Amino acid sequence: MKKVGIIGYGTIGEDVAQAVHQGRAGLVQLEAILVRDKSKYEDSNSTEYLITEDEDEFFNQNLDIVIECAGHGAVRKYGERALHHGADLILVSIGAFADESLQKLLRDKAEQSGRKIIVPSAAIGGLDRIAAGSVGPMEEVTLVTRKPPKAWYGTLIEEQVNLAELSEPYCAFEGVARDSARLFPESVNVSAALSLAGIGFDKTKVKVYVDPHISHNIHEIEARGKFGQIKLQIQNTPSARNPKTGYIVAMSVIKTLRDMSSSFVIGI
Ligand SMILES: NC(=O)C1=CN([C@@H]2O[C@H](COP(=O)(O)OP(=O)(O)OC[C@H]3O[C@@H](n4cnc5c(N)ncnc54)[C@H](OP(=O)(O)O)[C@@H]3O)[C@@H](O)[C@H]2O)C=CC1
Ligand SMILES: O=C([O-])CC(=O)C(=O)O
Repeated sequence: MKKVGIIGYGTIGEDVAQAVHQGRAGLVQLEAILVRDKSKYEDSNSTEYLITEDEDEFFNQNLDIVIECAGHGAVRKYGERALHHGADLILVSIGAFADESLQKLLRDKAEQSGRKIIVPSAAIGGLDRIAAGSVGPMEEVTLVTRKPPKAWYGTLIEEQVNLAELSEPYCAFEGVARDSARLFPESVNVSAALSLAGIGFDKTKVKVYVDPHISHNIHEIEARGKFGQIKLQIQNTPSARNPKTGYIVAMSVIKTLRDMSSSFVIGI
């Protein structure tokens, strides 16, 4: 059994922790969850695994896999340490890799320590095809992300527009993924995953909309290259706990964990 540690016990972290604890994530065992404020989780059934605010205690558990479900700051703060302690590192807040120096630091560290950084598809799809297509020349990759107004509270869009009174779709961003990943650290990590699979942060074109007419988080991907073309629309059901995040994100991490301990892997 591989020992798993989770950083962040929010929307994604809790769903992943439950699946691991209940044996729904393959041959892995939940050892520890690193949180910022342990008092929030005093009611949790934590007798079989550790919930700690103490990063030394967390990293001393001999973890085989560390899953980051906590945001860009946590990738910066703990990514190197997870790899240093000999764990493979699953990142959901992959938008942090728009910072090239952080990306290089962690990729070099993974190389030196013989561990892997693994980026699940998370909220997006088609990364298998985009990554395969980018082996040959890839001409263009675009992403259009649309979410309902409730998904944009707490982001910079709240300062641009009155979300409560919006009656038509509003284009809040048009540019490249390097900027969308940085400007929307909790909401457009998908643009980073797409960039890393395809033609990079500075060539991947992104538009971001607030759309009062939709109830799902919608991502539309188009790519063209020697491989052919892809046009893909993804509609994620927003989680009840955090409308920025779809349920599929935790499901994708669970699928990744299953792959890591299975002799049969499909869809990578
Ligand atoms: N790749 C993708 O497609 C997607 C990526 N994401 C990424 O995943 C992140 C988490 O999403 P989600 O679970 O919905 O967010 P939530 O806000 O529901 O949960 C985040 C949790 O992380 C905790 N946290 C934050 N910083 C730290 C830290 N330094 N150490 C320990 N815990 C920490 C928070 O704790 P506290 O309660 O103390 O604030 C909170 O409990 C997002 O910020 C986003 O970057 C999300 C969706 C899709
Ligand atoms: O990419 C993200 O950070 C979140 C997202 O779009 C989603 O859950 O649909």
